[in-house]
Amino acid sequence: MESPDSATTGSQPGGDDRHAEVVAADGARALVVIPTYNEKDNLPGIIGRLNQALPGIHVLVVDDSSPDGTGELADQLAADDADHRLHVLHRTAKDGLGKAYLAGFGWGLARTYDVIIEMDADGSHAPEQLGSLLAAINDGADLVIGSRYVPGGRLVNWPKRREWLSRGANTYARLALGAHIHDITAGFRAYRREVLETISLGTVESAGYCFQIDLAWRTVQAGFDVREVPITFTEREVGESKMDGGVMTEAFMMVARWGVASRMTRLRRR
Ligand SMILES: Nc1nc2c(ncn2[C@@H]2O[C@H](COP(=O)(O)OP(=O)(O)O[C@H]3O[C@H](CO)[C@@H](O)[C@H](O)[C@@H]3O)[C@@H](O)[C@H]2O)c(=O)[nH]1
Repeated sequence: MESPDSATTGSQPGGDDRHAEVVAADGARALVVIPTYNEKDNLPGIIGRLNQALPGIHVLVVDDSSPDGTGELADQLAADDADHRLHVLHRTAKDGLGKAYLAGFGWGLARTYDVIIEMDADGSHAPEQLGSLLAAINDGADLVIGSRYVPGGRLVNWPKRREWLSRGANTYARLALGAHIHDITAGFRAYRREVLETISLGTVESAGYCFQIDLAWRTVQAGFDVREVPITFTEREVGESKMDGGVMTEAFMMVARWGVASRMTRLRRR
């Protein structure tokens, strides 16, 4: 089965049945996109937990030719999946988190999924908490962000240095853009299909983690309903983060650019 049952009537985002259930309780009609680079030791666990938590959900692993064999392992897991709900997209080289997600979104939008989800492979995002993101989608939200920085959100074992970097990046983005999102860099989120069809993915330039800010900002500017639900973010136990200096520089420069552009637009409108 390449895509979910298209006979099921999902809600039409923006339409009259806006509050009708989009995603079934078992996750059917939703696609989780998981970008991977050297996540061989994490992948089977995260797929198993997803299947346990949401037995109807589809998953797309987007692997950038990981040298540790993650891509081949994903192929094996997909071949073993009797329900054909696990899919794999191979890219030829490591090209950043943002580019991997764009490829995954393109794959999902070419099929009939109503909701497309972002999730890390390393266990930082708990599949068991995905239900609360999907509940907010069913409640009418267009983009739901699993947030570490709203009441109820938690960080477990994240190094203090990473926490302050992340909090600093969020404060900087909030001040520069004026977007009222507490965790705009978060990578655990659920998009209604209509959002991704609307926000001009073809013009996205951000390649690294700044991609998260970019897409949330585009979604806010397009007037969609963006909500945050608290999550517990747990530091990976296996493997390494791919965060580096280039990722931070890209985010700093791009957010400054978007902030100036948005202020200019507001001034011109006055
Ligand atoms: N295909 C592909 N996947 C990648 C690449 N870079 C990272 N990934 C994958 O993207 C996920 C997140 O990467 P990590 O390196 O584990 O992220 P982190 O440092 O823990 O960062 C977390 O915090 C960021 C800042 O808040 C978040 O933006 C990010 O999503 C994540 O939650 C992992 O599944 C990792 O394998 C890449 O170039 N290509």
